[in-house]
Amino acid sequence: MINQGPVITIDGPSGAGKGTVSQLVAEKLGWHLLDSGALYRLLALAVSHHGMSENDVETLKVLAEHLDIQFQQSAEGKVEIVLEGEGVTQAIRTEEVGNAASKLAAIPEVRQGLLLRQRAFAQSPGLVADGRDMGTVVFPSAQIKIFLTASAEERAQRRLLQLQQKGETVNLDTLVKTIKERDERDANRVIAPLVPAAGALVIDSTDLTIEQVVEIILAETAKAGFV
Ligand SMILES: Nc1ncnc2c1ncn2[C@@H]1O[C@H](COP(=O)(O)OP(=O)(O)O)[C@@H](O)[C@H]1O
Ligand SMILES: Nc1ccn([C@@H]2O[C@H](COP(=O)(O)OP(=O)(O)O)[C@@H](O)[C@H]2O)c(=O)n1
Repeated sequence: MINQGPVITIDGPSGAGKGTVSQLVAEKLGWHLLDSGALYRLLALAVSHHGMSENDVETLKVLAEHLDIQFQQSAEGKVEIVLEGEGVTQAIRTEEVGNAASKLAAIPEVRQGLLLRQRAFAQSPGLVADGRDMGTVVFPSAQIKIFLTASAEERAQRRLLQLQQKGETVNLDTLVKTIKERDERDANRVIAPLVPAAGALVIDSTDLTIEQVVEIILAETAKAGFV
């Protein structure tokens, strides 16, 4: 890794606010953004499109390494995600795809297959990397490491609102259950389990606004001398 600039890692469980906060921090700093969860979601969608078996781990690894993905900047400044020529920005955001992604993410060969692709995002002037293992595995030498969390109930409530805004019908109890299941799977898997990286600043956002979380991270960045 040469000349890749500083990296801020933001790890944590589903619904903690990582995606929202990472995007805002990256915008404020003018840095690149890596939504690593999107890569796992894209892989899950491709596996489903191709009718592939989750047991064929070597083929999954090859697919992870070579998956045809593009993050295209639209005229309005939004990012359009294209998988094998098809726009899938919305399609990868369903709970179904998230759960399938979380299952694939427990397979070591899959994680290995995505590793170098993720590291390639670290480019000047800097990177904000959002995920589960950004500070522990993918960017262990990151200058600033954040572990963003919130209670399962608060995260389910946020997810409920988010899905309702997209017109999806969901039930809060089901969401709390699936969020807890996903937490359990992410935290207990053998490879790259979801744990705070050594030295990470833990932020519990249960009672914080999005703006407050962004301010805390920007203050850390300033303290580290990057702005
Ligand atoms: N601190 C917060 N307070 C209230 N809502 C939040 C907060 N952080 C994020 N949200 C909302 O919660 C939802 C889930 O956030 P998201 O960034 O997708 O989480 P993650 O990437 O960790 O899964 C979004 O609708 C977002 O606007
Ligand atoms: N760096 C990462 C990112 C995501 N993942 C997995 O991919 C799934 C989907 O990630 P995501 O960040 O889009 O999920 P949400 O937090 O938005 O629910 C997670 O449940 C994790 O199992 C991972 O294992 N490692």
